[in-house]
Amino acid sequence: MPSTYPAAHERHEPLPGADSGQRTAPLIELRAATKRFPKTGGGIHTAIQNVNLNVAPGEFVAVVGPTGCGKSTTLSLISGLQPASDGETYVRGELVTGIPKRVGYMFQSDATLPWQTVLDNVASGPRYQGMGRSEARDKARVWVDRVGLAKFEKYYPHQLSGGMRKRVSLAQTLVNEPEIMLMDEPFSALDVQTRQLMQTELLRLWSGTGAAIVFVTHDLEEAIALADRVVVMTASPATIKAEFTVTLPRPRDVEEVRLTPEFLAIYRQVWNSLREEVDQARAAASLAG
Ligand SMILES: Nc1ncnc2c1ncn2[C@@H]1O[C@H](COP(=O)(O)OP(=O)(O)OP(=O)(O)O)[C@@H](O)[C@H]1O
Repeated sequence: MPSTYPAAHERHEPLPGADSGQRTAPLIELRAATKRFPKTGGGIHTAIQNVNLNVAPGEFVAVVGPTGCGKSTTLSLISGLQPASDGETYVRGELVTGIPKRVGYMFQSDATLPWQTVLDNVASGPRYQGMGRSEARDKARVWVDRVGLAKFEKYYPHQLSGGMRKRVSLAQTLVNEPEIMLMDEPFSALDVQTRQLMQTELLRLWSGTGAAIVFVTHDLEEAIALADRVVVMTASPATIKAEFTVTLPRPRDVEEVRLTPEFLAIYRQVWNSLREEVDQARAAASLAG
């Protein structure tokens, strides 16, 4: 079935610069990006090597790969938090030399301030950008409402469930109207049901924004359910092994879509590619251990 079903299209070659398959100019572009770190005991560790990746405006790209291969490092180059050792990162066609404008982040851990209410946590981004308190709160209230927390705006983070705190994090990110959202396993600490709920919420909220998302996850089901394209990274040092376009229709119900034959067909294709890398990473880890 995977070889005949047209739901995913694979590209094995890394993208050399501009991607002819994309109609618009890339919003994000990694060109032959390599990142090396000094090892604690001496020597150099190459985390990612010769990574070529384009992300179009409004595109949802999921990045999967074996544990510790270099997924977060890839995000950190796009965010400008770290420079590439070789190669370049471009955002909106400009070389990234610091943190680019209109980039939002969401990580596994919450970024809420425990001493502030839900509303003030969400208002903190606009406040930081210089907006007056009242205007920032009005703007925050719109997003608190959109993420379904209108009745909880005066609550403090410790009074909320894990899923509700994730909603606050989403509102905190979206209130800044990002053009790019970098998400590093944002839902991995949640139980399965809450995670699926948050995936649905993310798709619903993202659909109106036009933002591009780069979403790192260990969870292949999550990657396929959410993304327009799934990028598979190799075992360390990571480079891009394959890319799969996910043609499942939108809007998607993430709980329902997983049960469809189309989903299963894509899953098999991507997993066939990923499995070799996971096996290789496991073998390397057992040798090292
Ligand atoms: N600042 C750093 N200094 C030294 N080594 C680092 C640094 N950041 C990452 N590394 C190393 O680079 C490699 C890739 O790390 P990275 O966090 O990007 O992988 P990952 O794929 O996101 O991991 P995981 O699957 O566990 O989330 C790892 O071996 C890690 O130890």
